[in-house]
Amino acid sequence: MIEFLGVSRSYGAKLAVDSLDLSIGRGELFAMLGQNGAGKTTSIKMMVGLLQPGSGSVRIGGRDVVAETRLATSQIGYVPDQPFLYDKLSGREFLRFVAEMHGLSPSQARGAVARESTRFGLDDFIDELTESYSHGMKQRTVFASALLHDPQVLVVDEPMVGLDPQSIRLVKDMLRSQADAGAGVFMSTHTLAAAEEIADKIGVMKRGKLLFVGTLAELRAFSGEEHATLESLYLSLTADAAGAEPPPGP
Ligand SMILES: Nc1ncnc2c1ncn2[C@@H]1O[C@H](COP(=O)(O)OP(=O)(O)OP(=O)(O)O)[C@@H](O)[C@H]1O
Repeated sequence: MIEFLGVSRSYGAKLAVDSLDLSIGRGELFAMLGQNGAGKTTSIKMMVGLLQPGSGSVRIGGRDVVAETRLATSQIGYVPDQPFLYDKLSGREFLRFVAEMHGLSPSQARGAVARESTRFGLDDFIDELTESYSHGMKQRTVFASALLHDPQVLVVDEPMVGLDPQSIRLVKDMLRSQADAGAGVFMSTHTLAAAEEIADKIGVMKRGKLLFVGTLAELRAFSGEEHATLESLYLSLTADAAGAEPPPGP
């Protein structure tokens, strides 16, 4: 469903993603881990068509995101790390707007909004202006908006940040059920316990490079630590004396 083929991307002289090869299939929940600045969000932005690769290509359902942007990205539901809503719309108005942008008819849009509102527990506040929502209420509304068109691929950047335990449970169950229903799910996260609990496959990035990709069992075998937690495996894989960024040059 999602393929990165030799993808690199720089910002000026800074190489943010370096020769990324990665494939996520139908029904697979993939968690990308990595320190701050590792290149996770840059990879996501190339997947959803917000940034172009400097070299290589990203394909969604076999469609190239640059050459066939509309066909590729219409298959995606995207939840960015900073939820964005229009303050002066109610949750329902915002969701209807997004549904119609995806080409749903007014009656399909009404049905999809009702379905996702119930799923994400929005019914009590969906007719209030979104400017009055808490962070968690906004995040749940954005999740609902990403699923209105029943996407084949779900891309979520840091989905658990700032959510209460009930909402975290809801989001984890939703990500798992999307994958179980056949979607390809890409999640970037620092929440290692959530990745350990729900992901089928884990990737670890560092300074733009994918250091490892595979199941938790494969990561344990790779590291030679049969009973280790994901946290200890991750910390030893990404450890270096200098921390996340190399020291500045002379
Ligand atoms: N718009 C930009 N302009 C210049 N450099 C950028 C820009 N966006 C990201 N970078 C740099 O690219 C590298 C990768 O950043 P990216 O946001 O992809 O990392 P990340 O893994 O998502 O980090 P975090 O976990 O902190 O969200 C970092 O060194 C960052 O400073």
